[in-house]
Amino acid sequence: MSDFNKMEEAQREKIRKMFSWSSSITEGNNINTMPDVSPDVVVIDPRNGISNPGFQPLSLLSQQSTVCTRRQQAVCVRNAFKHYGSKKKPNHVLSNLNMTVAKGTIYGLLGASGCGKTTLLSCIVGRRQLNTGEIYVLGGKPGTRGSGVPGKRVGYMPQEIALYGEFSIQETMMYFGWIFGMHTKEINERLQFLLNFLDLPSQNRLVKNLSGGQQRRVSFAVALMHDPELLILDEPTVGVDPLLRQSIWNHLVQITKDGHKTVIITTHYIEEARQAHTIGLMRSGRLLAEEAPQVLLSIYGCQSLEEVFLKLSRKQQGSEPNNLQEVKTNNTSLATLNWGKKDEPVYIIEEKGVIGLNFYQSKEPQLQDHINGYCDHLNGKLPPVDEPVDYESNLGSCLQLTTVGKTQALLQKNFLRMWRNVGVMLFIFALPVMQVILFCLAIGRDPTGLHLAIVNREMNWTTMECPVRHNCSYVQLSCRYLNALPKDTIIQDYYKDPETAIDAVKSGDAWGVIYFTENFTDALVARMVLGKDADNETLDQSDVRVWLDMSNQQIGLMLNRDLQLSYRTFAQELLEQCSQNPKLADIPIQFKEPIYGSEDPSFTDFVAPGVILTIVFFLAVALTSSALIVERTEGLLDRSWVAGVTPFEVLFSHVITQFVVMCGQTALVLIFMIVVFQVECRGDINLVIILTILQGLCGMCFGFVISACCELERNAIQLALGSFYPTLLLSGVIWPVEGMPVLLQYISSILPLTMATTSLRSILTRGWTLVEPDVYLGFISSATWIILFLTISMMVLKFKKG
Ligand SMILES: Nc1ncnc2c1ncn2[C@@H]1O[C@H](COP(=O)(O)OP(=O)(O)OP(=O)(O)O)[C@@H](O)[C@H]1O
Repeated sequence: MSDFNKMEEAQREKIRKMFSWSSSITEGNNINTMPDVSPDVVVIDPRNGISNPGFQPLSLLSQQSTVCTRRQQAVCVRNAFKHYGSKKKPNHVLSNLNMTVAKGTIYGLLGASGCGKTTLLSCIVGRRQLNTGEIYVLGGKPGTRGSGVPGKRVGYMPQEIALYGEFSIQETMMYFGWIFGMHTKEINERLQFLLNFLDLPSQNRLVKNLSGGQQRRVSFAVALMHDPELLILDEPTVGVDPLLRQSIWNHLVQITKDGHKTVIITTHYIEEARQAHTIGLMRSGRLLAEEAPQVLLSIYGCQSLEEVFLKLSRKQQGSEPNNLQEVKTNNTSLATLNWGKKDEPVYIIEEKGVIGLNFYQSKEPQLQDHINGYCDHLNGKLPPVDEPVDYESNLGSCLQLTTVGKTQALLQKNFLRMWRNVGVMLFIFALPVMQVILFCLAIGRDPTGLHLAIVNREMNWTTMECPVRHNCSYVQLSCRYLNALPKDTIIQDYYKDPETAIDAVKSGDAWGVIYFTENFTDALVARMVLGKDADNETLDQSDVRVWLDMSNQQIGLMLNRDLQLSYRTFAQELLEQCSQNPKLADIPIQFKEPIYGSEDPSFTDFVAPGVILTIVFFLAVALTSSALIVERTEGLLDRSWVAGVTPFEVLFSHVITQFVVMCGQTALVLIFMIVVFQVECRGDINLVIILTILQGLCGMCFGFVISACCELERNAIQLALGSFYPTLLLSGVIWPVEGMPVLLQYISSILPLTMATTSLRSILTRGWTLVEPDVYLGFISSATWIILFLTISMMVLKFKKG
């Protein structure tokens, strides 16, 4: 045995003598009488580690560890394992950790950075779940129905500020106060106390304008706000001056005095933890020791807790086995005594896995000062673990989806956020208007100013004369035809020969060439007179020869259409002047008045329904896709979960807020499309409004899915942008679905925008009503997608919350 171990063993022996009443427990004796406290034996009061000859420990009763006794503690963690990362490459953070926090005590959780303190605390408050092991908090398992955890039984101050910078101190307090179900008056009173106590600046100051230390104090104030039973503070004294730090500790000591409040606190200032009733020294995911500070100092003969920690760490390093799970030493922590309450049974709990202090007993005795303890009262029957019998919850609140306070808090938060970003809000409303204006001005109009190279051999090239006659004259008809071409669309450039004209097209100076032979007029007249007897040469000479640049389909097709329509106009006019039937100029297909739409349909009419829905859908996606991420990165979402807000409530509040914004956007889009730019609307405008709003909701819910799935804002933006083009291309917005391969048509039909676009198009251009399948399918598809997206985002949020 090394000198160090010998010294340590001697120390332990000494302590064992000090706690002679305790050592009798280790032998497994039932002790029904108080142990004698001889005057020459120093008795240390484990509440404060101070020598206290008058201290009377309670009667002891040996008892096996039970769920019942664990639930008696404020917090009880047993055999906790937690890893991050995949199962193949796990990062073990908690390894067989046991922890017991007695009610009415301050528990200082100490350990080096990265040893797993925050992880442990987040499991305790129900933010994360253990991979294996058990946690009882205030008698229930965190996250189970009626446990009150997460919820108002716990006050949690996370390591990061986790507050919304745009809120004032008062608004921050109101937000959390309402969530905890407090009345406004009550919140204001508490706020005044906390402002004074924590030496905070004016309640109207915005959190983002406070110093780091002040922000931490506001964060601390939030945890204290509702005076919770269990206060969990992750490094509350960082960035706080020594005076205030001491007053925080004084306050913690004060609130735990009557035994009704419990505090778990982590700190990097190890020495300040001397004021705690119990200290848990944590290293590499487990507790090296869990004792009253003075007891630790005595056992290890150290002057400071830091020294104790170093000793224990060295010892752990020396005995570190490869497999952490194999080390299971048994000991009992005196710190688990419930010193605060004299009327209640007190337990010493069997501690497996607390290493370093292994000289205590292996059984779990119960110190009991009255017979009808909690467990006896239940006649040995334990209430179901997941549904504690006690606590504020009742069936009513379990069935309740939300509370007025939470709804008020969440809605106020969302609207305030918007209000505080007026610039962004204006942009949010200006954007759809801008998009509609740009769409109506830029899409669907006929191109103008297109150059055509004309080679007219009938024309006098020297004088450049090409007279147009408006009577029944068969002279230079080519000039008459050229005159019939639309002036705004086509600009006529004259060339001497076809070769130079074609070169102009090749060099991009013209969109096509029109060529007339020198006897075009005679051949054309002969063609009309001879009819079926016209020879090939006559037919050939009478043709208007055209070479087009078809590289641009839209311009090529439009020129093609204009050249043919202009010929029709020219021929009809000539026949009319010559007292002939102008119908002779028509091809023998008669287009009657269209059943739906106009004789001259525009591309705008085809695209407009899809564009309306796309604008509303993707604006909603943009609005919501980062909403949850921003809250999550700020830490506000995590803090709200711990305060008892549910994914449903968060989503519900965002749906309401975004819905209001979206209604405004929808109104603007429809007003500009239909009223200002006169996009045809033959159907019921109410159906148009409802369908557009449904699509907005659908986009919003899709945004929630993105927001719930993505950790980073940039990933959300990438996903939202990435989904834009496939949806636009596949939804029949810019090209008919019928033009797609069959498989793609099936895929297209299930996308959120496809049926809705068809439906809106049918309402706008055909004036159809809900009885038509094309119309009602759009509504059904939109509603189905909304439900689906909402369900997915709720599930993802719940999963992530766990
Ligand atoms: N979400 C996470 N995903 C993956 N690993 C994580 C995650 N959170 C924490 N860890 C890792 O778990 C380990 C313990 O982290 P934890 O934050 O619990 O330590 P800590 O003791 O609170 O540290 P500190 O005192 O610096 O706050 C660290 O190695 C950390 O990198």
